[in-house]
This record gives sequence, structure tokens and C-alpha cells, in this order.
Amino acid sequence: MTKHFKTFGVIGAGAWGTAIAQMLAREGQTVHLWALEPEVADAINTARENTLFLKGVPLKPEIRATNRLEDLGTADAIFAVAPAQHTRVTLRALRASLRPGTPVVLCSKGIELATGEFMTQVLKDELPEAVPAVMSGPSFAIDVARGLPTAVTLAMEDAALGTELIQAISTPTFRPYLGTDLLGAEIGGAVKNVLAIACGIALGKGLGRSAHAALIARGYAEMTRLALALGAEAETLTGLSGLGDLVLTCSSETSRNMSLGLALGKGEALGDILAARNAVTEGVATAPVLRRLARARGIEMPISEAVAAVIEGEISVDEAITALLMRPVKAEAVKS
Ligand SMILES: NC(=O)C1=CN([C@@H]2O[C@H](COP(=O)(O)OP(=O)(O)OC[C@H]3O[C@@H](n4cnc5c(N)ncnc54)[C@H](O)[C@@H]3O)[C@@H](O)[C@H]2O)C=CC1
Ligand SMILES: O=C(CO)COP(=O)(O)O
Repeated sequence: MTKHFKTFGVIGAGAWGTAIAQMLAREGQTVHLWALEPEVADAINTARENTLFLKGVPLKPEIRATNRLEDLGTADAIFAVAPAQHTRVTLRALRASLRPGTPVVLCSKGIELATGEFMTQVLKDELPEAVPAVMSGPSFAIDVARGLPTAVTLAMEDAALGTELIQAISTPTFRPYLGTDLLGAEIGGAVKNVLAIACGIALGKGLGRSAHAALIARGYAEMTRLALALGAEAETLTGLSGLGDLVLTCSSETSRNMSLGLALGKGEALGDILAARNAVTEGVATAPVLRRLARARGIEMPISEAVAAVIEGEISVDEAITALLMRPVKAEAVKS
């Protein structure tokens, strides 16, 4: 049976949730956007601007902001865009109102610190009757909100339903490519944030573009090792949600993760950097849990290990760099 996607719910009115709502909003469709902060919902509904998280972008009239998650319960599809550490509680709050079989598209990029779970597992725990999907790829919120060309992976097990959803949401400038490997898509999105911190540190320390490129390539190798060990498909990692997002995030100061690394490399303290920003930097929470996961499975992830150790205050930036450079040289294609 053909599913008609007319009404959308977006959980989280940060930069990315707001950009997704803007992309979804078009004539004849309604987008309910849940904001945690009353002033954000108010500004969107009255001034048609998200003054806290996405300043300067005039928002479309189809977007209706709300502070009540239950207002999203009747949507034909939900986009879950709260930061990874807050995703569980927002999904749980939808349990009573969401219709069984509703697609829930997970858009946050991270691993839950308390449980070590990726977002698909969190969704399964909290809304077992939802149809899971993952949307991930190289996509800065400001680019999407301004209508600049963007391509992402949208992974859903039911390819026919995924195709219908993509047809309902795609525009000439927002192009989701269908995949069926949800785990691969979410691993790429979570791990690239940690690797972007490493790249930022290297550039901030003045180690040069050769070191930067080496970190991206070796980071890609460790991301792929983890993905394959957890049962994801290699092709997903070569695509938009893997290599594509890794390249974007590791190369641009627009990335919060990359810019946090840059500041660390220049000698700023982690606490000061975080205190000065009004934006989530997912790699900070993901790095320690990623290290835990890799160690538990015996997967070698030296760059992510080094970032975790710096974030946890166990070693300095200089010690992390020395540790990486002192690693024994070995064959490039070693798998573990
Ligand atoms: N900004 C971007 O360009 C992109 C972001 N993402 C991902 O989207 C997710 C959300 O990031 P942004 O929209 O950029 O966030 P943001 O940094 O713009 O805003 C922070 C968000 O966290 C929410 N928040 C804070 N405390 C909360 C709580 N206790 N419960 C629920 N929500 C809470 C705020 O309401 C706000 O929506 C992250 O996982 C990020 O990795 C993915 C692709 C692009
Ligand atoms: O995921 C992103 C781009 O695809 C945004 O990255 P940051 O969270 O590092 O800004």
C-alpha cells in the first residue's frame, strides 16, 4: 500500500532539526517542530526565525513549533534530531501518542554514553513499533537551510517504503540516496565526529596538511574496521554517510567537532571551549564510549583512543601526538 507522507514531526529545534524542518516544509505539508526551549518555539512561530540555534534564516510558514512532544504523535514520519545523549528521553515521551508503523528517521550522530548503544538500538528500546531509518551524510545545517545542494544517505530496511519517503522529502537541492544498512550509516556519522576532533588538533598544533590527510585516511581505516566488526557493510562506509561526512567534517571549521579540535590544538582548555559555545559537540561524548566499545571488541582504533584520552584528561595533546607517532610502523591493510 502506498504511504502518503503529508505531515512530518521533527524532534529537536537545534540547527539541524530546524534545517530539516525547513527542507521538509513545502506547500500542502505540515511540519511540527518540537523545541525544548519555550523561547525557541515562540520565536519560530512569531518571528519565523530560530534566533537561538539558526539565526538569520527566514523559516517557512508550514513549520509549526511546539513544546509538546505529543503534538508530533499523528505525523506520517518523524525525524529524531535531539543530540544523541537526549534522544532516548524524547523518543520515550512519544510512546503513548505515536502510531505503530510510523517511520522514525534518526538524524543525530553519536553513541549513548550510559549504554554504549547506537541510536537504532535506543529507538528499538523506546519505540519498538516504529519503523527505523537513519539519515546521515555530509550536511551542514546552514547549507541545507539556505538550500545549497546536499546529498545524504537515507537507510531503511524496507526499500519500497524508503523510496516513497525519499520521493516525499527530496528536492532538487536535497538529495537522499537510499540504503538499507542502518548500522553502517550510523557508525559513520558517530565516528567521524571523533576523527574530526583529531584532525582539528593536528591542524591547531601546526602539524600540516600531510598529517591531516594521513589522519583522515587512517581514521577511515579504523572507522571501517569497527563497522565491519559490528556487522555493517563496507559499501556504506565508502558512501555519503561514511567517507563523505568524514571528509566534510574533518576539512571545515564550520564543524563544531573540527573547531573544538583546533582550539585544543592551540592550547585552549576543553572546559573553556565547551563553556563558550551554544552548540552540541557530539564527539566529546562519543569518544570515551567509542573507545570502550572498540576495546571490548578488540578492535584497534588508535586515533579514537587518543582523542578519548585527551577528552578524559588522561593525557595532554602533546602526549597524544607523541603516542600516535611512536606507534610501530606496519602494513597498511592490516585489519585489526
Ligand atoms: N548542525 C549540523 O550541521 C548537523 C547536526 N547533526 C546532528 O544533529 C544533532 C543535533 O545537533 P544540532 O541540531 O546541531 O544541535 P544544536 O547544537 O544546534 O542545538 C542543541 C540542541 O540540543 C537540544 N537540547 C539540549 N538539551 C537537551 C535536553 N535535555 N533534551 C533534549 N534536547 C536538548 C537543544 O534544544 C537544541 O535543539 C546532533 O547529533 C548532531 O551531530 C547532524 C548533521 C548536521
Ligand atoms: O555532521 C555534521 C555535518 O555533516 C556537522 O558536524 P559538526 O557537528 O561537527 O558541526
